[in-house]
Amino acid sequence: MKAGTDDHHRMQEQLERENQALRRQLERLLREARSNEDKMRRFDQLEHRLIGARSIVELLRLLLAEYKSAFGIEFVGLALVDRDLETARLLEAELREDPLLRQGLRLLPSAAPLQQLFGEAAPPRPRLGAFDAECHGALFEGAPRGAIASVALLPLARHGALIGSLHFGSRDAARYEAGTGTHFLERLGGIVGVCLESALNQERLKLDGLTDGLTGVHNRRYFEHRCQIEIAQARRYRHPLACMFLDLDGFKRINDGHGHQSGDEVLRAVGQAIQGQLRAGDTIARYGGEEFVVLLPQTPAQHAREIAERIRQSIAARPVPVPGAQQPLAVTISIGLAMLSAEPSGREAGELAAGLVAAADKALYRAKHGGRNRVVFEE
Ligand SMILES: Nc1nc2c(ncn2[C@@H]2O[C@H](COP(=O)(O)OP(=O)(O)OP(=O)(O)O)[C@@H](O)[C@H]2O)c(=O)[nH]1
Repeated sequence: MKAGTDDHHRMQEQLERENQALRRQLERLLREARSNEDKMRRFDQLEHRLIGARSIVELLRLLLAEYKSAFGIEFVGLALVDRDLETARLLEAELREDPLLRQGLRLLPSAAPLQQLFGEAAPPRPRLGAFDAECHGALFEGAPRGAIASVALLPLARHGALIGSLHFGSRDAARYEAGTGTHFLERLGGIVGVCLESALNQERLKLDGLTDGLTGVHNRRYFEHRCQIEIAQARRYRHPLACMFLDLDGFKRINDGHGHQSGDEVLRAVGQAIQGQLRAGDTIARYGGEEFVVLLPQTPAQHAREIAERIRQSIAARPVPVPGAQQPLAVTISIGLAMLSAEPSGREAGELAAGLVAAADKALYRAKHGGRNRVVFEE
């Protein structure tokens, strides 16, 4: 009888232990389900914001900053294939001014480095595993040495071709282990690829509306927008800002003597020649007819004068070949130069922009009246 009671007790204890283990397992599964549900909810929210991003810059910021905080990832980087430097041009100002983009975004001249990362598999699959300084170091610029233990690399592809890759780095070696499920990451890669392509297309369309069809430099509308931004920056950081107004000399004679097509050829050549003397952060635009305008941020008066003189000389030294003319045509240009006043003023950027252009235009008028082919500085 005693033996039967003992057996019964043992069985009860055994069942109790199994029950506790099952309860712990159930609780763990519930926690995991809740955490997955929570992760899915945050992912859904971010996905909606990615799809709703109104510009490429907003999209890049979402990827490089918000993704990080929403999912507690320490390091995020993005590489984009930019064969003809078009993206570099679209994002020129942002790459210069926004440290987040400068550090987190790499533009690649070809897809070759990505093919090395992802191999030949079609479609390319995400790569998860331990951080390898030799392969992955360049993907996480700015990450302190030894900070990253594991990485997830997501290929971004459109129509079967690699257009970029998104990189996540974690201090936790177990976060991205080779062989773990990548369903979630593959879905993210698909969405990001589509969003990036569409945002870049939008940006191209916008730029088309801001580019002068004849010369390929920006148009007046872009200049007016850019001028206000540069003025606000110059005033905030107390940087000097120079503005140049440039006008071809005797252009009517070229048109009348050699035809409108030759005139167009000259305008194109002059636009290129001016552009050739500028830095990446400078702005050149065709203001109208045979007038160009240039903004030189962070450029003191003496340096601006040297640049203007260099432009004038380079145009005078390089006659332009035009169809039908036996000799290339000698062309000269007059330049008016003005600086944004360093004095504090209560005026708005729009008003200051109009004043700056008017001052450069006044200097140009004096250059024309002084005999043309010269630079005049509006003091
Ligand atoms: N080919 C061509 N000519 C243009 C274009 N836009 C304006 N023009 C011409 O540019 C000429 C400008 O002439 P003016 O304003 O008299 O100036 P200019 O002959 O350059 O003389 P100065 O500026 O005083 O040295 C006009 O003949 C316009 O028809 C264009 O897009 N293409």
